[in-house]
Amino acid sequence: MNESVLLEEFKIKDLLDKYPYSKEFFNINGLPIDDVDNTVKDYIDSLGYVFLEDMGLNQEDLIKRFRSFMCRMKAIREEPAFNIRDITILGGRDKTERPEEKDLKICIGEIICIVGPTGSGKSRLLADIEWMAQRDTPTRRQILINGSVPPNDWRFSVEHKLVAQLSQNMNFVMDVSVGEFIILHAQSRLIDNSERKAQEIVSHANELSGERFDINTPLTSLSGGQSRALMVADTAFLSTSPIVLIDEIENAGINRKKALELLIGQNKIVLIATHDPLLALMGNKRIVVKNGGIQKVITTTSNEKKGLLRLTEIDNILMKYRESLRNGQLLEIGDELLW
Ligand SMILES: Nc1ncnc2c1ncn2[C@@H]1O[C@H](COP(=O)(O)OP(=O)(O)OP(=O)(O)O)[C@@H](O)[C@H]1O
Repeated sequence: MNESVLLEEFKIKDLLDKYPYSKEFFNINGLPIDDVDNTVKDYIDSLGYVFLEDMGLNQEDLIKRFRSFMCRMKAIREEPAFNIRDITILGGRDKTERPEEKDLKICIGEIICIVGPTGSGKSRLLADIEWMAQRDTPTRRQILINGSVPPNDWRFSVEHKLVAQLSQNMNFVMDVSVGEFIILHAQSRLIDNSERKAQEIVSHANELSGERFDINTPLTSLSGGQSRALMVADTAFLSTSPIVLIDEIENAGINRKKALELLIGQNKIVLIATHDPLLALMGNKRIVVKNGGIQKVITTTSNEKKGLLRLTEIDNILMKYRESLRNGQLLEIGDELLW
């Protein structure tokens, strides 16, 4: 960043205007901004000796820190997008060393369900994908990204985190509001307009959960379902991980169909471990795992897709009754159940 040589000469208000993320420099270092008409350099020069000594710095060090912060931020913003079109799972071996017969390619936008008995290797399969296994895990599978072996440093890079996980039990322990939490996340992703993003995410989350909450709701007072809804919306709109892994969303008490639609709409690969026929049939394919190996891959048939329509109708009826129950109403048993 050649410009960084001069950045400290910027008035703080111009700096914040041009590089909104620069606000983080002041926040992280506990530097209150009183006069935005000051230049950064004048501001730093005006800091008292004792104040700087507490930070173990002098003015010159702080300017250096400022420059290096701005350089790093610019570099992160300019990093090429983590552009994944597809992943390929090259077969390994099951627990009895039998080779897996099929390689499997999964494209962006696909929903893949993973089914199989307890202990059959569902988590192992997901872990292989998450860590981009290169024949170096117990299954000896290999994962290709866009048809090629991924660069080695991707496997351990935070920015290139392949998988965002939505686990079954989510409890927040941070003492902040919903809005503050999303804004923190948005700022860590260097997204401008983080306040607007927070509003957008809360509004999507409210479409998934029953009782509404807003950006001022304390994070710790969200119910399990509300937390899950918030994490789905946050993952859909803020996470850069191209693969989302969902563990049994059917138990979350949220509108699971809408939740999936939200995630798919963001051009991600969604892998979902489920026992729910409705979700399983929403997937394009389901991977059947047995004895540590991929036993088969079933492409959802047109007959199953037709069945999905009827299943969705039945599910809507159940949802309607569930809403009535939640709202303390009598269940108006309609004709649809009286046959
Ligand atoms: N191909 C394999 N070769 C050797 N070990 C394997 C293989 N696949 C899975 N395992 C091991 O088997 C154990 C059970 O697998 P895993 O935890 O993935 O099962 P799961 O289907 O997720 O079970 P659950 O439904 O109970 O969560 C793990 O220790 C895993 O590392």
